[in-house]
Amino acid sequence: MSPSKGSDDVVRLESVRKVYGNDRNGVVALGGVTLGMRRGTFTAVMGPSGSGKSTCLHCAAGLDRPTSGSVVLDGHELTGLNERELTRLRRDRIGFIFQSFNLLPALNVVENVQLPLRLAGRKAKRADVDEVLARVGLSDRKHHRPGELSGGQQQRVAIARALITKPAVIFGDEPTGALDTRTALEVLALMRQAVREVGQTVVIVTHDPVAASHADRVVFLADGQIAGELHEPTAQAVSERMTQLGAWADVPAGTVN
Ligand SMILES: Nc1ncnc2c1ncn2[C@@H]1O[C@H](COP(=O)(O)OP(=O)(O)OP(=O)(O)O)[C@@H](O)[C@H]1O
Repeated sequence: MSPSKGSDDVVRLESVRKVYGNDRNGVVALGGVTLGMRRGTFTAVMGPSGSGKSTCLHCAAGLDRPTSGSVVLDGHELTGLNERELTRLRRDRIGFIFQSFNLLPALNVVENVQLPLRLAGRKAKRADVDEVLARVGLSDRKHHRPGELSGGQQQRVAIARALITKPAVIFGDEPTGALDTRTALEVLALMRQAVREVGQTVVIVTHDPVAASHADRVVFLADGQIAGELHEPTAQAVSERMTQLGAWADVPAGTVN
C-alpha cells in the first residue's frame, strides 16, 4: 500500500516504532508505521485487538512518545518537544473525544465547552460557544450539567469542546463506543459535518465497521504494521477486510454489525 504523501498532511508519522518495556522483553506495539492524514479529511484506524491502534493515535496526538521515528503535526515535529511544549501544542492544536466523554461533572455545558480556552488563558467568546453548541444541536441545554444529559448529548458536548479551539486535528478514541447505534450515527454525522463544512481534520480509532464507513479512508493495522487501507469505504468492505485480518476470530458469531 502507499500511505498518502505530501504537504497537505496535517499529521504525518514517519517510521514510527513504539516498544513498551525494555529491549529484551519489550512489546513492539508499532513496528515502523508511516502514515499521513490530509487536512480536511476523516480517517478511521481499525485493526484486531492489540494491533496498535491506540498506540498509533496516542503517538500521533503527542500523548505518547515513539521509541523512534518522527511525528509532524501541523508543521511541528513532536519528537523533539519537551513535556511543557507538548502540553501546549496539545492544548492549542488538538481536540480529543474519548469513549467516556471526559466532561467535568460540576460544570455546565457552556463551562465545559469553554474549558480548553480558559486553560489556555484565552477568553471564550460567548458567540463562539453559542455557535458550536448550535452546530451540535445543544442550544437548549446550555445550563445543564453532564449528569442531566444522555450519553449522546454528553458526547456532543465533547465535540463542541473539541471544536471550540479550532484545532488542527480532532482525535477520537472509540468516540462512539459507549453509544447506542442511533446515537452513534448522530455523533458520526456531526464529525462528518465538521470535516465537510469547516474543513476539520478528524482521526478516530474504532472497532465498528459502520462507524468506520463514515470516514473518507480506513487505515488497517495488524501486529503494529499498516495492513492496507480503503477509500470511501462501505461497512461491508470494512467488515470483510477485518475478517481477513482475523479480527473477529475471538468474538462470538453474531455480535459484530
Ligand atoms: N503501557 C503499555 N505497556 C505495555 N504494553 C502495552 C502498553 N500499551 C499497549 N501495550 C501493548 O501494545 C500492543 C498494542 O496495544 P494498543 O492498545 O495500541 O492496541 P489496540 O489495537 O488499540 O488494542 P485494542 O483494540 O484492544 O484496544 C498490545 O500488545 C498491548 O498489550
